[in-house]
Amino acid sequence: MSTSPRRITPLLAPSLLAADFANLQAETERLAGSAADWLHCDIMDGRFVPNISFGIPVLQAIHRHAKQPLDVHLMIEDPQNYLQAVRDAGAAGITVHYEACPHLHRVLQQIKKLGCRAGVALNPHTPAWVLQDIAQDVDLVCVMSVNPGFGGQSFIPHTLQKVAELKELLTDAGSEALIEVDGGVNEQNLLPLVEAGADVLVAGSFVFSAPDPVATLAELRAQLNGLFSAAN
Ligand SMILES: O=C(CO)[C@@H](O)[C@H](O)COP(=O)(O)O
Repeated sequence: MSTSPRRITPLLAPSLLAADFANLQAETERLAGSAADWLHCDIMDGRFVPNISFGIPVLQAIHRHAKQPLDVHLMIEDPQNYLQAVRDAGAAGITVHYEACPHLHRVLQQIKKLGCRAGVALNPHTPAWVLQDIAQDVDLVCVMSVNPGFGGQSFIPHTLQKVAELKELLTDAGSEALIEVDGGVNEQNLLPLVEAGADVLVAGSFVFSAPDPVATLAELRAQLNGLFSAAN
């Protein structure tokens, strides 16, 4: 088993899926000075996942008020048809699903050509090893720690092991891809996930259902800083 030093302080990416959709400008603006590094935006089509969230016009609107880069997670079929529009709406990173892309290599190249960080997401039942032959071509792997489609679900414990396996696979392949964990992330599982290899933590309901989301993000950041400074 290979090990590699942690490359970055882990990033926090609150998921706007759990924000108040009737007040997205205010929700986005109040995160401006917060500990959020990226804003995670979930686009769902009601086909790849059994839910519909929002699409390109809402993404554009979020982008107009956002101070942080938009990390866009496409839970849609045929994502290749929407990459240009998603980039033009303000995405800094675009993540597509492994399960939705029979031509994943091509799609990742298309995302990079648009100047975006190219990510691939794995559903909970999809093993890490499927990325063996594409590890060099991906900038980020999003490990779904809930079944995609809904916020507020419980973290699937097996994900922790998958993050560790993925970390080993990427390290062995010489890949610099970030590992993102998405779903059910909270103050209990944050540090174990980082210790297993997570670089980006997406948290929706834990942040937005808190009385003060900005303070909650600051608490998560303090936890991460504590772990990181203890390790260095
Ligand atoms: O992609 C998804 C759900 O499909 C996630 O981004 C969730 O929105 C995370 O929310 P919580 O599980 O933290 O509520």
